Amino acid sequence: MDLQDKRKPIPFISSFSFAVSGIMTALKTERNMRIHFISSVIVLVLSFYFSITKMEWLFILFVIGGMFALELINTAIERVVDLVTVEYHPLAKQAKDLAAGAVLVYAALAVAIGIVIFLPYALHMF
Ligand SMILES: Nc1ncnc2c1ncn2[C@@H]1O[C@H](COP(=O)(O)OP(=O)(O)OP(=O)(O)O)[C@@H](O)[C@H]1O
Repeated sequence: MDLQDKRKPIPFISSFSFAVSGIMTALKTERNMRIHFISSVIVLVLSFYFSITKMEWLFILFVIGGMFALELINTAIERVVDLVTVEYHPLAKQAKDLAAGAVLVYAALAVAIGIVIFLPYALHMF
């Protein structure tokens, strides 16, 4: 693709398929994405099982979507860093560790929200 081609607007359906292809690539190549996927299925099953409220659904969907989006960005940063250098570089380390830190912060938030929502339902069973 030359510079002239890059100036042409990409049809909506093509950019959509590029985005879906990115998600599929991450699911195939990233172990963490598969862990998020399995965790999300478990959380969705629990949400239906406990018949959580509309407000709780909003939090759950927001957390699941956010987790996937953040992991995709983390993966993109890892790819760009690997593209720039395969050699050890302190900035490459910082870039990857910072992106991983962002995922960790959001994952901790997701766990906290999961506990706040599901613990009362679980305790109610006993
Ligand atoms: N080029 C590099 N220079 C310096 N440190 C690096 C470099 N590449 C990776 N690292 C270090 O190794 C760690 C693991 O990098 P790697 O590319 O294997 O990511 P990863 O463990 O596969 O991440 P994830 O599990 O999220 O996919 C990074 O967080 C970083 O600390």
